[in-house]
Amino acid sequence: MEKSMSTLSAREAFEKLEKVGEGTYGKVYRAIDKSTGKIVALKKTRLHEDEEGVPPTTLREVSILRMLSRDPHVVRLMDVKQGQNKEGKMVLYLVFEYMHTDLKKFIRSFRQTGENIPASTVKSLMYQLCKGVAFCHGHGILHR
Ligand SMILES: Nc1ncnc2c1ncn2[C@@H]1O[C@H](COP(=O)(O)OP(=O)(O)OP(=O)(O)O)[C@@H](O)[C@H]1O
Repeated sequence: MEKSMSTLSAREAFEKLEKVGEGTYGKVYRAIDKSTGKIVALKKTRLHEDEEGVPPTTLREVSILRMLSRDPHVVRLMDVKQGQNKEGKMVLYLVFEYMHTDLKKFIRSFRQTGENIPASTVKSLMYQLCKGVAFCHGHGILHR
């Protein structure tokens, strides 16, 4: 990530294509980065209404994500953008590399067809998973 907060707003920089999911912190969208034409995942993070500016917990999370993004087995946080919701309240967009699938969807696709996941694929996925988790643990971060 070149800058922690870029000058363009999320609306200027990205075109949202569709909602792809929702987590604890907010909605996730598939979007196009207008400057590069690349597909990214935009994670909209709600900020508490009573907070002025970005809360320290959010800043800490962004800084942890930036650090973890150095590992190739962790989804990369590319940028952070500021935006406004319909009520004019500030929201943060975390810009991640877009992942076409995840482990849950991948396992489910095999369950639906009744096929077994090949042992070599399980081995490779477990290796990548352990490497990512080991990187987090090596930096004092525990994934809950
Ligand atoms: N980088 C990404 N690329 C593509 N889809 C993503 C990406 N990140 C998240 N998603 C989609 O959005 C959904 C919600 O993701 P998110 O990380 O916000 O929540 P979560 O995985 O439930 O974790 P948490 O509980 O920590 O919020 C995921 O299940 C996935 O479908």
